[in-house]
Amino acid sequence: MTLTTTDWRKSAVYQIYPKSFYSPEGKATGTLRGVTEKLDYLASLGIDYLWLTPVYASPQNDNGYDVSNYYAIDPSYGTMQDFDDLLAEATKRDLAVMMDIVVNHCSTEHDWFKQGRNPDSPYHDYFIWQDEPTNWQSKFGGPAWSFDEVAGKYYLHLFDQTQADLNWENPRLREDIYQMMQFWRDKGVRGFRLDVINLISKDQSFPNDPTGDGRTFYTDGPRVHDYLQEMNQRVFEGHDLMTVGEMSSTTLNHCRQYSHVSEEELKMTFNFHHLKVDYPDGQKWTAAPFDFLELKRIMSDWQVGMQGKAWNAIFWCNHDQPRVVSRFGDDTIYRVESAKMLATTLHGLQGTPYIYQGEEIGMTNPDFTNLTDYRDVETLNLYEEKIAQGEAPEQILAAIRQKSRDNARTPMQWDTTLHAGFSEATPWIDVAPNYTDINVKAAVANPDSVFHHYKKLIQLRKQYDVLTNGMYRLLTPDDLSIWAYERTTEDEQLLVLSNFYSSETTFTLPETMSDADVLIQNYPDVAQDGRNVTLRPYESVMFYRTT
Ligand SMILES: O=P(O)(O)OC[C@H]1O[C@H](O[C@H]2O[C@H](CO)[C@@H](O)[C@H](O)[C@H]2O)[C@H](O)[C@@H](O)[C@@H]1O
Repeated sequence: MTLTTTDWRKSAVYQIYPKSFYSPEGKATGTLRGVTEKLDYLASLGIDYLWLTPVYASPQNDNGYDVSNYYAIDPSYGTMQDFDDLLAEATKRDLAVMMDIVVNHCSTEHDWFKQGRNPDSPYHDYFIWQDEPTNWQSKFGGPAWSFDEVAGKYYLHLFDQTQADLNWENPRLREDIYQMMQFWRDKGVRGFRLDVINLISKDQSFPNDPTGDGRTFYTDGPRVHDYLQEMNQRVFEGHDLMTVGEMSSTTLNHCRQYSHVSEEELKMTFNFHHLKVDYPDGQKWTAAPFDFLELKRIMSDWQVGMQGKAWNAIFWCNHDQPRVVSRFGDDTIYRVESAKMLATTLHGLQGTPYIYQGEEIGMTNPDFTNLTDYRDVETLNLYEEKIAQGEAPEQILAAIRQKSRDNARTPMQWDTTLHAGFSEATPWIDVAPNYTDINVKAAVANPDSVFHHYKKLIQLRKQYDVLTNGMYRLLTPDDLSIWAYERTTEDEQLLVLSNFYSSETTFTLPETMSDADVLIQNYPDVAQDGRNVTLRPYESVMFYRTT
């Protein structure tokens, strides 16, 4: 039996980056068969949905976020039969599969673009052309417009120049996209993650941006809600589908509408504001510690701002972000404690938790030392751009080591064998050297591991209604090391206490919680004296009582 629509708010999603997951065939990149072979492991974690990052045919300039055929599986991942087998095997284990839908742009290798370069082709209007470029900047560096010799015009690409933005103003394009989504839905896919979907509607006057990189003219743009409502009616309505939009540089107000409880657009949204607390002055490519007070403030604002109105996708990690234990925890002596603390803090919040492959065993950044270790188009473009601007290579590398998307893309660490059990072949990107200590085999065998902590958190969400419905309140906005919050319903009360640092600190429990039960903790006991709790390095405790 698969989950019913009434259950989705209690579910957990696991994100798979197939290229780095597993290759039983001994290839340099992971495959769909690799995912199928690991389904029992995923089911044992207790998750409900598997989100696969793009596996469609693609030249792989942006690891599949540059789709050249939405109806075909990229041969590096296998065949459509492999995909169908994965769906069938997942369903047997009560796991639903979510596809990544990348329709802000497509590859310049897509037939639409190849034909659309000809101004007389009906596909010309599937893209965004200008005789003169604006000053908008690509999110991967350099100008957002490139000249096409055949068309004799500039086309827009908010990402790499091989990722041409699609023209959503064109109803024929929209119809083609909805049909493609219906194809996957009718195959048995149970959800969609929509890549940078809040960028699809551009200000049609295409103005220059006097103060920025152009994003104000295409982020949460003029017709984006109309398009999502149309998509909902054409693809989602009447079907049991999980839908989540990736919202780049968005606002709370827009997300309240995208994922409003009336479900006219999507079920939930990802936003990234909490993952920019280590971008000093908004600059991603500067190595810097994170701002803890900002982290609490931003996540709390989104908890309070969405509750009762809309729904958050909650997450620390994905394929674009550094590993959270290296980022907001301690990936050396307190790796296990801090990985569990971060998990408890996140899983106590309202929303749907997303777990990115390897997070559940506390995988860390690999700490690569050379530029040649990196593969990501954003990282490599950035390096060239900064060098051209005269920045010192060591300084750029320090930022890359902390921030590169490749931190999340090293192969999944399955066991202590060659290449961490990922494949017999040399992987497309190096394995993190700590795989002999940090791997699935060891984590599953140890009842105190990060893996078993995640498993318990996933179970608690299904068991305690307060985790789904409880109202959120931040108790320690100004505390420099503790994030304490409560969640309450009419008859339940939950208190989550987390120490984000390695120094001991104390917290005085509210009177009502002094004899509360402990649902989950990351030390063998709770150091409690009356209402005073001593929180050891990276300690986290979840208290619970009925009222
Ligand atoms: O940081 P934001 O402006 O809030 O944007 C969020 C993420 O957007 C982009 O990610 C997604 O689209 C890319 C192009 O398809 C793709 O390369 C990426 O893998 C997708 O997840 C951006 O690339 C990310 O860095 C941002 O975090």
